[in-house]
Parts: sequence; C-alpha cells; structure tokens
Amino acid sequence: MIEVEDFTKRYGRDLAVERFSARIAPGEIVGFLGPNGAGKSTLLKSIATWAEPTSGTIRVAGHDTRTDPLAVRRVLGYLPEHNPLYEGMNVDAFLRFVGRARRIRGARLEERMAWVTNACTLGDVLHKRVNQCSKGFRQRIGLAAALLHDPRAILLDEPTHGLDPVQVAAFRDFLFELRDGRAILFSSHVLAEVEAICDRVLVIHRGRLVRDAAIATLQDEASAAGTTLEALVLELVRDRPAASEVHS
Ligand SMILES: Nc1ncnc2c1ncn2[C@@H]1O[C@H](COP(=O)(O)OP(=O)(O)OP(=O)(O)O)[C@@H](O)[C@H]1O
Repeated sequence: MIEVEDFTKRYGRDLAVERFSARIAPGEIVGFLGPNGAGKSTLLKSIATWAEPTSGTIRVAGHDTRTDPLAVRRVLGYLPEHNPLYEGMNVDAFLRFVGRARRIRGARLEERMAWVTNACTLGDVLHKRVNQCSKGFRQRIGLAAALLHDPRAILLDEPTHGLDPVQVAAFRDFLFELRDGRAILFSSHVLAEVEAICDRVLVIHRGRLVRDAAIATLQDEASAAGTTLEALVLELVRDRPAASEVHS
C-alpha cells in the first residue's frame, strides 16, 4: 500500500534521506523511530507529496507521488509535525472546510463529520474556536482533518507529542481500531510508545534505514543478547550525538 523504493532527498547539498526502501501493507501499524534530524519528517512529507524525491520512487495504493500526486492525496491522510489549523475558526467549521476542500458534501459530509467527531472524541469542542482548544484537542482536530476523507493510508508525524499518558493510551486504542485495511506509519521519539502500538518498526539514522523489523523480533533479539529493547535500538543510532533522544 505504501511503497518507498530507493528514496533519496537532498536539500541543496545536504543529504536528508539516502536510498531508503520500505513497504507498509494494509492492516499494519509501523513505527518510524530515529533521533532529531534523522530524516523522519522528510520521508513522511515526501510520501504525502509535500516534497519531491531527489531520486527514487514512492507509491501509495499504486499511485506515484511524482506523476500522480492528486491520486495519492485522495487515498492518504497526513498529520504533519506542525499540525496547521485555522486558529480563528470554530472546530466544526474548520472540519467542514477541510471536507469541502476534499469535495466531500451533503450526506457524505454529515456522515464523515459524525464519524470523526466520535472517533476523535471532539463532541465537547466542536463549537469552540480552534485557538481555545488544549494541545491534546488540537492534535485530535488535526487527526480528524486527516481522517475526514476515510483514507486507506495514514501518516502521522509525532502524533502523541504533547499528549498526557491517558491521551496516549486512548490514541493507541484508536489506532488499533483504525488499522483494519489501512496502512499506518507514524513517527515518534518514544520507543515505549512504538513498542506498545506497532507491529513493526523502521529505525532511521542519519537518513539511512538501519533496521526494519517486527517488534517481536527485536524483543527476542534483545532477550537473547541479555539486553533491553531500548539498548538494542540505541545501539543502532549510537554514533549520532542526538541518539540519547530516542528514549523509552
Ligand atoms: N526544508 C528544509 N531545508 C533544508 N534542510 C532541511 C529541510 N527540512 C529538513 N532539513 C534537514 O534534513 C534533515 C532531516 O530532517 P527531518 O526534519 O526530516 O528529521 P526528523 O527525523 O523528522 O527530525 P525531528 O525528530 O527533529 O523532527 C535535517 O538535517 C534537517 O536539518
């Protein structure tokens, strides 16, 4: 469903991501883990067609991001790192605006509004202005906007940033419900979160994929080596000064 083949992204002379390949199938929740500046947002942005690959290919549901970006956007939901919201709008109006921009109208819009309101527990804030909502609610509003068109592939860039532990647990349950038939990739700095939520993890370091493995496989490897999952992952990003930011 999400296929990344030999993807490289340069910003000027700086290499952000180099020869990265991975596939995420429908029904999978994959965590994307790596220290600051490793290249996570760059890859997510490129899958979402917000940035062009320097080389390589990205396909979502068979659509090439370079040659058919509109088809990609139709099947993809993306919560960017800096979750852009219209501050002065009320939440209901904002989500309807997003729906109309996606050409969702009439009964379908009402149906999708009801679904995201319930799924993202937005009932209490629908009639508040966006800038009156707490950080946790703002994340949920961003998530609702990303899910309004019922995408089959979902990218979430640090979706739990700023959420309290209760909200993180609720988010995990939400993703479990959402996964059916959908390919989900989310980035995080928090190993414990990825361990609790994901089937598989991609570890990126200095723009290169250094590990693509099932969480269960990594857990088995860690126990066979008499170490912890955290130590195993830290070892993968060891020579990066910011590696200490991958924590449990
Ligand atoms: N628009 C840009 N112009 C120039 N360089 C950029 C741009 N966006 C990202 N970079 C660089 O690309 C590299 C990867 O950055 P990216 O934001 O993808 O990392 P990240 O893993 O998402 O980091 P973080 O966890 O801190 O969000 C970094 O060296 C960053 O400085």
